[in-house]
Amino acid sequence: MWRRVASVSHLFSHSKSTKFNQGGSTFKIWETFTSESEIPTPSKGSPFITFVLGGPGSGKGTQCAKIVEAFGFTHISAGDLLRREIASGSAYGSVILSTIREGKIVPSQVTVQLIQKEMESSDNYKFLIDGFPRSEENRKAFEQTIGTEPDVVLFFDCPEQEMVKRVLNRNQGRVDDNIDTIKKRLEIFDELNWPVINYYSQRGKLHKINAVGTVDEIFEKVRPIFAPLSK
Ligand SMILES: Nc1ncnc2c1ncn2[C@@H]1O[C@H](COP(=O)(O)OP(=O)(O)OP(=O)(O)O)[C@@H](O)[C@H]1O
Ligand SMILES: O=c1ccn([C@@H]2O[C@H](COP(=O)(O)O)[C@@H](O)[C@H]2O)c(=O)[nH]1
Ligand SMILES: [Mg+2]
Repeated sequence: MWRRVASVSHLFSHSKSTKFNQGGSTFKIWETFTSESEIPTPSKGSPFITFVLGGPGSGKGTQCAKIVEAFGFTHISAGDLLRREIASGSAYGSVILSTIREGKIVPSQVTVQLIQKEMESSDNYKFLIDGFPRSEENRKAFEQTIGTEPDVVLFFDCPEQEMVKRVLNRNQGRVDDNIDTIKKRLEIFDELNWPVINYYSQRGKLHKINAVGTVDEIFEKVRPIFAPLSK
């Protein structure tokens, strides 16, 4: 198991906060403006973990592919791991499939175990964990099992209308890419993901990225966050 060697909470000093209301509660999101000097140097002895958050269709997977190419991260999509589990005919397969169809969240124990296995079987130490944690329960289960917090949290902020349009046009044969499941996924995202986003914002780890624009335009907002990391 890896051990944390350095805190990165000092890395996000150039930031401004925005207040907004969600589900009757007031949240404060930190918008960070990182420069090269603010990025930690990852150590091969300890994992450098980035959580990639955002609603369905906000472009997490698309941007992860660009980050992998530019900065040599290993991309771990929690959704892909669950879909792989279904395809493998595992004992959990049918319950995972019905959970995904309903747009709900698979028990943390299952997802964290899959992520842990993937991390431990990798030679890399730089990880993008995409689409996880989706709830406070997910977050706590990860931190307890893996024994560490993420170094960086990206949040792709995208209007609902745009997310729905993208998902309906995705055309990858996903069982959850239909209007009924998308509505449920958006509801679950609103209810359970905002507390996670708020938590990491308060920890000074959140980078909120406006996810409207072309893929390349959005990546140009992501690039400076990782620029000091070598590939
Ligand atoms: N900036 C963009 N502009 C237009 N379309 C985009 C953009 N980024 C991604 N897309 C397209 O939108 C769809 C959803 O993108 P992607 O799969 O990356 O989202 P996601 O956040 O991973 O979604 P999910 O949570 O459902 O897995 C894909 O078809 C992708 O090609
Ligand atoms: O941590 C996770 C990640 C995903 N799920 C379930 O999978 C689908 C699809 O996830 P994507 O990130 O969009 O690929 C999601 O709606 C959940 O049902 C999960 O339960 N836990
Ligand atoms: Mg995805």
